[in-house]
Amino acid sequence: MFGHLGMLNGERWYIGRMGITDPAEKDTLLVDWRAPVSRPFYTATPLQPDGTEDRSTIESRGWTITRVSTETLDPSKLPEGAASVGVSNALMTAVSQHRTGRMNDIVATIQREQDNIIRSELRGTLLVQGGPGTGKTAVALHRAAFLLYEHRDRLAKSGVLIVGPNPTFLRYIGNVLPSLGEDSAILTTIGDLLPGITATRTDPTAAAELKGRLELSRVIKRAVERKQISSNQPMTVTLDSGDAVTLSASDLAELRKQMRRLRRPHNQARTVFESRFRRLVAKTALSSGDLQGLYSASSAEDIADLASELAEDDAVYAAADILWPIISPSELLRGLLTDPRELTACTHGFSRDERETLLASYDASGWSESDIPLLDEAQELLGNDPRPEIRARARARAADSQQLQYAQGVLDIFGDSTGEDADEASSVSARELVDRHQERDNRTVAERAYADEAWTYGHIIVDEAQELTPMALRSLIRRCPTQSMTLVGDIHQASVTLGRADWDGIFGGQIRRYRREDLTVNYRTPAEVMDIAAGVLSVIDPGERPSASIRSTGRPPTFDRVAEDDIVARVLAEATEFLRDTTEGTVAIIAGVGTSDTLAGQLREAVRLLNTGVDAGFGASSPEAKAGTRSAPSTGEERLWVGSPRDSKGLEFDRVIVVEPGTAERELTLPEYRDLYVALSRATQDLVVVHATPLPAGLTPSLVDSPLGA
Ligand SMILES: Nc1ncnc2c1ncn2[C@@H]1O[C@H](COP(=O)(O)OP(=O)(O)OP(=O)(O)O)[C@@H](O)[C@H]1O
Repeated sequence: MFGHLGMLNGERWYIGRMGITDPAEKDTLLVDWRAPVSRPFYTATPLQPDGTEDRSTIESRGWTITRVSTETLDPSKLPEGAASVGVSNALMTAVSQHRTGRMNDIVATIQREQDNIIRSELRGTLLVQGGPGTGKTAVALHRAAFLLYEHRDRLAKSGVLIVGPNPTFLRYIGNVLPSLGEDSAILTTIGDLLPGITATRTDPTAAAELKGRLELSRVIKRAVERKQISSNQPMTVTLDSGDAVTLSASDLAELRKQMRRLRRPHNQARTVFESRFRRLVAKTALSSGDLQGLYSASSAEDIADLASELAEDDAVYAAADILWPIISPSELLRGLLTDPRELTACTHGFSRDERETLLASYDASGWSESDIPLLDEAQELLGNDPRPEIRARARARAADSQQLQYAQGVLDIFGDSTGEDADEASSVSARELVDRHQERDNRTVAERAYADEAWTYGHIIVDEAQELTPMALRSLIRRCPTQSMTLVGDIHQASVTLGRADWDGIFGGQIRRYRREDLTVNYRTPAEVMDIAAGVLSVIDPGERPSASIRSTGRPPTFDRVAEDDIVARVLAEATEFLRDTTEGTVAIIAGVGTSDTLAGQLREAVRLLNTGVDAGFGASSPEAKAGTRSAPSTGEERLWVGSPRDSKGLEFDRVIVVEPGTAERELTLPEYRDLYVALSRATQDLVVVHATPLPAGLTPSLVDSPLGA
């Protein structure tokens, strides 16, 4: 329980994460936060009290209540001029807490603008744009919980898919829905969307952007078509009998036309192709006179007989494999990205540079995140190889008939022993007996949906939606054709888009209609830090102001310029200082664009050691550190994190140390500026910038704005 509502009509409601009803009295003891009755807890103000008299927020730690804050909402009981709502104690406590590496729910302190989004209707696409820390992730997860409550029947069957930018992020948010009593949503990344394939790397921005364009769907389509009787030449098939049958180019072209008219996925059309192809071979062989001794060329029956005999002919099978090969999405894409001739044939209108970018992006070690929507497109056009399923069905039929015989045998024996008086009601047929023992599919909706690439969800929620490319969005719409989706993101944090990022560019005209909501208050980053981030934002989008911070710390960010050789020591000193002075809270070291591979490696190794409890004394300033003593004891939950700005997307830490944000060689690109904006805005308390090379334009220490409401 975290809330209480006193209503003007005398009703009293206690509000909790889940509802509880007294079964004896049928009384509601605790109202679920998602129930309509709870709504004024989040939305009522003295100007719009919605029938409420007062609202109390109950804060607790474990089983102990630490504070109860009550607000009067009845305007007649307020002193004159006191009708505006300030920032509540509970909200301030929540946003000022140390971070643990796991996101918490915000169910006790959801704000009015957030509540409107959470409870927005299920239908259609909702876009939520908001700057860093405005609660987009929190809102998206609470919306999932709300929709699963409000539309339980519908969504319990079809499932809700939540898409995040990377596995670290999914771990970070993984506790929120279970803490709200919901564990049926499916969390994934675009890189994990296809069963059986996991993306293991990211492409450079130019390749990722190119592969994300919608034109790629036409490229994949063309690549599939080129696997369907691609040659315009006649073909000679030498049958196992030794007879040579020559199929004309026009007959083959006609067969291709007929096959395409079927509009079936390529692989699934293979069995139809085989039977039509055998018929064509039989017809051609008979009309050419080669096999006329045995059959008549004009008899449809003879053609059918010969065609079915050819089912056993290896040469016919081999020819079918050339003309209509079964091909997997991976084989198709690998062929496209490694064969310059194939790529050229499929990419009309692409420049030579673009083709080279695509060819250079192939890496045999594994698929990239931006390959996944292309593989998904290929999967859609190719379909699965039907043959294993056909064989499995035949096996299942055979097994079923065996079981049926066995069941009949059992019934016969029991039928004899129970005699003629056997109880009618308890008698079963052999069919029922088999069905009862048949394996049931006991998987949850989540498990079934995850294993099935053709599953369609009741709702899809995408966090960090600015990272979607049009092709990735296409893959998601395929999984939710009704377009019942919630997309949350910040266009100024987009990594992939090369030019100016905007939502319509990301949607690529694929979203039929969408409604948009904006979040405007930053609950994470103190005003002092956002003031620094504002300079970077003005480079990304001149004239744009960052979201208003709800609090300030009075501690402006620190800029440490040091010699190149001293960077590691300085960074670790800043990190270990925080870890030693506190027992809770997290620190992130974010390696900026100017961080060399060697420096990044040293930082990663130092963090690994520190997280296992060893302070290797990498120049940390305290005497204990220099002596190599143990740092803060390891709690299992790691307090120190290292990664790139992109890895840090969506995460937050008490102290953020940004290393080498600029490079001496050149100006930052626009995507690099957006990544820097992400890195700077991860801090909930302090920001430290450690650098040897000059800072990029826009990143300068500056005056602090006053926080919202201060
Ligand atoms: N109403 C609220 N009450 C308490 N905490 C909140 C509230 N709204 C947001 N927060 C907290 O603010 C922080 C930032 O929220 P969140 O990560 O959802 O922001 P975001 O908009 O997704 O940020 P970004 O775009 O930078 O990733 C989180 O710690 C979240 O719990």
